[in-house]
Amino acid sequence: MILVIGGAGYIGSHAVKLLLDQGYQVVVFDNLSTGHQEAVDPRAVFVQGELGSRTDLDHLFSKYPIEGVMHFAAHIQVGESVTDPFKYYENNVASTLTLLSVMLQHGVKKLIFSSTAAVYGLPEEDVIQEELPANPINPYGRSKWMVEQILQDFSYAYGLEYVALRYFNAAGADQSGKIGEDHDPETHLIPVILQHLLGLREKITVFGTDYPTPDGTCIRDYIHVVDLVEAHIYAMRALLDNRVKNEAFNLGTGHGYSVKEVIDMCEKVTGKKATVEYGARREGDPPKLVASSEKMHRVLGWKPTHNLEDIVRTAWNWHRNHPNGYVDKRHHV
Ligand SMILES: O=c1ccn([C@@H]2O[C@H](COP(=O)(O)OP(=O)(O)O[C@H]3O[C@H](CO)[C@H](O)[C@H](O)[C@H]3O)[C@@H](O)[C@H]2O)c(=O)[nH]1
Repeated sequence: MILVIGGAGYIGSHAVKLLLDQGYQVVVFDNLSTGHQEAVDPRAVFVQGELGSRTDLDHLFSKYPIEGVMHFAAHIQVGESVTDPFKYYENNVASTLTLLSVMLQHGVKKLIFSSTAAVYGLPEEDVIQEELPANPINPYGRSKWMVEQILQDFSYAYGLEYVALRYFNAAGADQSGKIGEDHDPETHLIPVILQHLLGLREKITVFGTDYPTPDGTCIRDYIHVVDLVEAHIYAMRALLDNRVKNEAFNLGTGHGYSVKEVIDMCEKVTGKKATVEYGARREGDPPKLVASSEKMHRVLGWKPTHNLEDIVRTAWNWHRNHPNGYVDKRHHV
């Protein structure tokens, strides 16, 4: 059985569905602080509890025959991490320590950890490889890098076997249209554009037009959430078969798109015209973040199969049917 921590969240809920589709048994553990119970596939066992609670975790690991853990639960807002770092270190680092301790106590040693491109800070490289030294520039990125270092130390000292997956920009939705992105507040580019095109926001603001990129706006590597969670399953299978351990991999596509190009794609897919305001830079945004996913391909055989158009198409399918996210049960078409 696979334990998915944070399985009611955006990426976790997609992982749960794919694991179940591929025949794994799944138990989801989530405190529903930002996740949604409706996002959890009914075929999974759902346990509500706190990651920082040794009692909750002890109960979970005693009750279910857990072979491997996927850990998606984290706070993810860079700006908030700067103003409230305690929240980030407490949840992303301290609670993860409790998890590791309880896992080891129960003899569970296989972990897939959700890390981030934010561990690289402000890289100048055109395409980022895993060997690039980590240099996070905010508490969010530091919290993820701290955990990666803890994992290295725990693998050496206690035999923990982990894979850390450094996500670039996860986007899109499952093609069923039943699960998708629903953050409060929503700050991510693609959902923000689509909410505007649905009439839920007056306009969109492009953060910065004077970056050293061809059109002056930031370039990111958008990876379809289904490709992303598929990579987790490749990694978990390899961990369980003892083909890999104690490695970090980038998860991206190797292709970058500027903010303007993403807006163009959203207009093309939806057939609607956006009202765009060109604003100031957002603090801490690197001009360009594009992953080399060559290592993930070479070591585990994974390759993304969806492009930006697929990402926007599936995200649009989700948003127009759930304009207010999971709270909206009206199902517009
Ligand atoms: O309204 C908006 C929203 C975003 N952007 C731009 O669009 C790009 C993508 O922004 P997102 O907020 O969607 O994504 P980020 O690259 O900033 O964030 C990603 O990396 C972060 C760490 O660096 C966190 O991990 C975060 O959850 C993850 O989506 C950036 O250049 C941003 O400046 C805009 O111009 N306008």
